[in-house]
Amino acid sequence: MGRKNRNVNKFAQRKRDRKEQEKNPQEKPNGDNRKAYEDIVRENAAFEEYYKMQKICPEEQWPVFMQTLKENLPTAFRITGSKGEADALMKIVNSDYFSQLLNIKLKIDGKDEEEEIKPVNLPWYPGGFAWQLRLTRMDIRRNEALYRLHNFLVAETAAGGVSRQEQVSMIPPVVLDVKPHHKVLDMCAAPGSKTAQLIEFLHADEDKMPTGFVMANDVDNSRCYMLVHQAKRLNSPCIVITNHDSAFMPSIEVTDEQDPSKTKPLKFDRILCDVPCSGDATLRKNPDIWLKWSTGNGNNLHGVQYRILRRGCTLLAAGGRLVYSTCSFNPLENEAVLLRLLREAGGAVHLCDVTHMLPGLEFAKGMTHWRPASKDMVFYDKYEDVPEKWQTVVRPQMFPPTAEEIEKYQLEKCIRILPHQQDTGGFFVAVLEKTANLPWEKEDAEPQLEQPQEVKSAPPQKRRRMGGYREDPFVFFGNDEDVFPSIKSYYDLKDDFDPKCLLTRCHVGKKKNIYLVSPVVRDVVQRNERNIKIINTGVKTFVRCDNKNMTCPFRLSQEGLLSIAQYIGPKRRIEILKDDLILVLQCDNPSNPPDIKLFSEHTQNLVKDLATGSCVLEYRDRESKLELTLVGWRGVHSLRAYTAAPDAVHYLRILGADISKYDVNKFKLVENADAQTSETTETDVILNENLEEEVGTIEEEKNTETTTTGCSEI
Ligand SMILES: C[S@@+](CC[C@H](N)C(=O)[O-])C[C@H]1O[C@@H](n2cnc3c(N)ncnc32)[C@H](O)[C@@H]1O
Repeated sequence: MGRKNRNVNKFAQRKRDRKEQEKNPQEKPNGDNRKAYEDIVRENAAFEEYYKMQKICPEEQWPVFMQTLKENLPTAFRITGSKGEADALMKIVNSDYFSQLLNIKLKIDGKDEEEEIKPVNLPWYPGGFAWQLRLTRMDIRRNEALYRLHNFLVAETAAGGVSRQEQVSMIPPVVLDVKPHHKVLDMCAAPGSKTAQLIEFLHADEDKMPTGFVMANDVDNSRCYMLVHQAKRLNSPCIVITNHDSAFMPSIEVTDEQDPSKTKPLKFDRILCDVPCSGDATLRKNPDIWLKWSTGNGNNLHGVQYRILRRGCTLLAAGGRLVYSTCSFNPLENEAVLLRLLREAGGAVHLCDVTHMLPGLEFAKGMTHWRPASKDMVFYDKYEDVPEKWQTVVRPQMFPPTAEEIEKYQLEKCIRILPHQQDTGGFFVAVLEKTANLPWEKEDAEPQLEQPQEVKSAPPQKRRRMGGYREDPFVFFGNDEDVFPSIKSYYDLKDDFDPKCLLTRCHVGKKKNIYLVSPVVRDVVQRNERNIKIINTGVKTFVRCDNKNMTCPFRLSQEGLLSIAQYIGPKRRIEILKDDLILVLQCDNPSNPPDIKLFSEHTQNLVKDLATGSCVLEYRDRESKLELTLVGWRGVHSLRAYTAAPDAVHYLRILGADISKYDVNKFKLVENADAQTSETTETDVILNENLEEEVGTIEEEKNTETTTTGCSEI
């Protein structure tokens, strides 16, 4: 009898499906014989009729709007990471080297001549760190001439130097205007590309730990693990991942600074409501929507979108900002949702004009008139005209504003991005500011509409079971934690480092990984662990390593290094020279690290006084302001970096070192498997496979997007 497989790992299953699919490209995983994207006829009469009627686009632009919607989406990416590293990568993208990666000419939009492909810098993205290429993901993947560009994007994505993200999806976090002290809630966060931006903005001041944090929430438990994956790339101690229906997001309790023996409800300074939507503005990326589009989708989603927005406004602090966004063209999912909220909010929230934050971005203004329709494509001007059988679907609150309301609510301040305006997907974004309590908020009390939540301040003593699944507990260090004295003494930790910000995920047994959170995150977790489903928090900072050459049983982890480095004393850190750093990074065989004798005299002298074991390697280029801080290991006769392979390639790239041995042409590998073993080392191949794997993971994330979850990345 076969074993019942209750705990199927969805990621592993998708990986197996993908491998199967590679063998049988015509077959879709799990026997799903959906049409291959290329074969889909990109037409839908109801879609055209509906949106022509709604006048979402000026009539003279309709042909180009439709034509653009039928084309595949170009690739866009952002440069991420610390300022110094981002500047170094930016130089690379601006350089001849990058033009060489794009050594291809293509015919563009019916022109006779072939044109060189140049990356287009997005003028509105802060710091100029975002780019769009006139190439689709498939162009880049399948074209041998672009294999080095593909390698660059894959390797830098894996190392966190680059995030591939659709241009329009980058807008909401920019207009949310997040600062390091903000408490931010991302209500519908998975897979997390916008969460990543929020966290980057939170860490804008690199010298200080933000006093704010990001709570990234999603209703779908398995998609929450995409957020965990995304957060892991960002190495932030200021993220909490939660799993709730955000329409009923529980109230969060935090310590009251006035009286630390008490708690008070937290109101967020910034909230992102990137709600589930019909996703019809993502047709370029998800052409299967052409096959199933109907007016019903938007009508059905209006309610949940409104409830999420309403709860978001309740959780927002007066003076705070909320961004509502969808990847749908449908006014029923966009302006109608906002109008419904504005009508009920009694003037406590208003729409803001944020066009000054998006210089150079083309867009259309929010709509002030639309006609709700039933599934049979009958359009209505007023609720009284809706036949009884449709009255539960087409609701009175869905109708457009009166002349007086147009004046009052200023829906034209919403931003609509149409695909042909800058060769992107479509998008909708609106910014709300709250100036007072909402009519349903009592002073210092929670609204009655939402689920009441029990609030207890003591951390749990036992593992708990919530919503049918089990999460490991968050066990914070106390002042008398037994492993801490050896960590403190070995790493020479400064006295102002608070061990109570360290945690493990087990109550009993040997502590394996030790995670770090910021003080505010610790407070949130400790005060709310019983009431909110926390999936993950903390950045891995120390890892058990019972090595006989080290007096402390924990080595440093690169993930948490930047957060802890400022507290580590001189005993465990050395500043090494560029060539020495390149030497350690180029070593891809951990069992054969470079001998200390190979380093410069400067580094040899420093290493001489460094006891064996885990240490911090620091590199500073005063001219370019590039600063790198890496986990190192001082062996008895050697020195090496404790860096994952993709990170090593990233550091070598920004140091200007030779990385050609990692730039493997996968087409040649496939063509001639025998030849590749003689031309490249085994490690190179493994590295490349790992990088492909990373893309696989990201694509898996993309593939799990459904039309009702709208926009996704990559
Ligand atoms: C448009 S996607 C969000 C994309 C995400 N913001 C990003 O940029 O990567 C919508 C997400 O909302 C989640 N969702 C749907 N209904 C929800 C609800 N009631 N509460 C919280 N999340 C919800 C879906 O699981 C999905 O991950």
